[in-house]
Amino acid sequence: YGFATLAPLSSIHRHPPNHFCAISDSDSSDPPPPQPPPPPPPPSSSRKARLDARRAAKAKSSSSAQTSKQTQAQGDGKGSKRVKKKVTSTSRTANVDGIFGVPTPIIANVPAPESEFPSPPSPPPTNQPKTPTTPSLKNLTPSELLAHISDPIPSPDLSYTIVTCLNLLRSNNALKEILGEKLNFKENILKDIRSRTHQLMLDRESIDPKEITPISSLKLLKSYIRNDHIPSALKILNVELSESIIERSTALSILSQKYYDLDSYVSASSTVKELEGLGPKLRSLLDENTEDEELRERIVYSVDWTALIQSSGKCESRRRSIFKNARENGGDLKLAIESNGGKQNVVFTVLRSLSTHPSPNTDSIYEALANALVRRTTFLKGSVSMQTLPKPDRGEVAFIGRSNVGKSSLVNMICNRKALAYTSKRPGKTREFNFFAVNDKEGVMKEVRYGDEVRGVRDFDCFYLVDLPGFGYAKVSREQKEEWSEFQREYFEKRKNLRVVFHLIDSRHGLVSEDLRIMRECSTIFSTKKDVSYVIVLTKADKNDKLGRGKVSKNVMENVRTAMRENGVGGRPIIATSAETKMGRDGMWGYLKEGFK
Ligand SMILES: Nc1nc2c(ncn2[C@@H]2O[C@H](COP(=O)(O)OP(=O)(O)OP(=O)(O)O)[C@@H](O)[C@H]2O)c(=O)[nH]1
Ligand SMILES: [Mg+2]
Repeated sequence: YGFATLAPLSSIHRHPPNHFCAISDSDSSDPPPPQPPPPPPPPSSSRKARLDARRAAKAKSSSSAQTSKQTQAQGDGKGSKRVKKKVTSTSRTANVDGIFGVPTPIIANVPAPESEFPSPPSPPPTNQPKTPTTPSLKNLTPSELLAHISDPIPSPDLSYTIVTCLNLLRSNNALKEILGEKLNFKENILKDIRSRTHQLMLDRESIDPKEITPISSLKLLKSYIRNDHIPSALKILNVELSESIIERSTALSILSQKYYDLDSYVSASSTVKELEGLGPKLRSLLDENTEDEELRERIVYSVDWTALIQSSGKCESRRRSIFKNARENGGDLKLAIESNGGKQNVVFTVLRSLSTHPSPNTDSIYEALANALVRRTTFLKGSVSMQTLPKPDRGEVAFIGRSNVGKSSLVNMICNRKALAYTSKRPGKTREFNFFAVNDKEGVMKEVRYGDEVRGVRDFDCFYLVDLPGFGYAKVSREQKEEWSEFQREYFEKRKNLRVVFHLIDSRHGLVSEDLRIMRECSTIFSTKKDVSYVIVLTKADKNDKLGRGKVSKNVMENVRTAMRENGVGGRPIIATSAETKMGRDGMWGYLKEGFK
């Protein structure tokens, strides 16, 4: 997929969602937690009063966004200060009321069917008399209410009607509360809705599947999942959505999210793996339909990756706290690990799937990934010889390349940090093998000091990122260059825990002679070290914008591919990246995860 990365979906970056996205967006996240209706605005028509009311409502909605903390950077033991940064992430609210269980109270007018299209913006206030609107549910008698849900919109395959009924059932508490007093609300109305829903579900089974569109199947499936009616959702997935890859991808992603929310690791992992299998098919569909803009958007936005990554990330943190409890309270850690999905970070399953899919590559996906995968990053030490390397007690990922090619910037990009590794316009900034510890255990950072050996700090998904000094920098003495070059060769040959080597090449210029030397060296050394992935990374792709966003020129590509073939690394992957636009981050993470082995 390195090549696929070379042709990013630049034209669809941050597109406003079309109506398909609207379905996906609105439904893949659960409804917001119940809020009491906002107090009516004061009877003032002044502009200030309206503004204040609007501001208050906005502040209220933004306060529900959960803030998660990014980890801190640490000093390098020489007194230097590193930047602290907070990263915020929004979180979904798990909603686990069953269809026939205790529902979450929602709002009074839930029974109105969910619109397929985003609602138009409300018109500016005018002094004209208001046109009469549909009576709110409050004003309906129970029998009118039942009639209202019988078939409120034309829905020949009954999907939308069932969705409406399910929504009603979810909100039964609210209905009881709101309608009860005013309308002499009777318990049996809910019983009627329940039995009507059952009947509709049975009736729907006898409808010819050809009459049912994938979109309405998906709509109903989402509703079933939201209402914890997983067997019915699976039936739709397997019977009605077996052929349509786009809707099946959406369905699988929503189902996986649900499984992660419920901590069903095994089921989540199998649905996400199936999703991974659909990725190449979606890519081919995309390639075959380059002109059809609407279809392209449907494909690219078929999965809400941010939500899926966040669900898997939360599931991973819950797993971790189980392990932590077992470890600290003398429980059976091995058993806890085995019965809770194993050692592998569950977010990686999602990452693998993401790497095969044509995704919109937005900042929110990247931020969710970095938040879920990088809990902490610490600058550990700078080494100048084999003797001063940290203990090889975890996997290691190295960044090599010409001076100023962007190594330190990429280290920062994949950790979602601005100044973890120091960067500079002037070549020759990095002068040592700088080790960054990713995901060391909490609290350990305070203890780690320059050169310290801290025992027992490893976590299952910890690893080292190593930012190497760049080669080809003219101002370094010949002796120093030879020393680095010798150290680098020895490091590649002898470092037991080395798992990935990213060889960075400037995408504007292609290879320089030093690159060829390193490539040959890597080819010789890594041909016998099968557990090391050697990956070519074409950096600064944003600087080729005149070719098209994120593109690399044919000449450079040809030059790189020929050199790779001639130097025995022809089959190795190529990823185009930009630390500026964050392009290629999922591709890089696809290999970074090797560092965890
Ligand atoms: N436009 C753009 N600039 C970049 C990108 N990556 C790095 N740079 C800039 O290139 C310069 C060098 O980046 P560094 O990350 O310090 O390069 P390095 O390979 O670590 O350099 P040495 O430490 O000297 O070997 C800095 O000014 C960065 O801001 C990129 O993807 N796009
Ligand atoms: Mg550097």
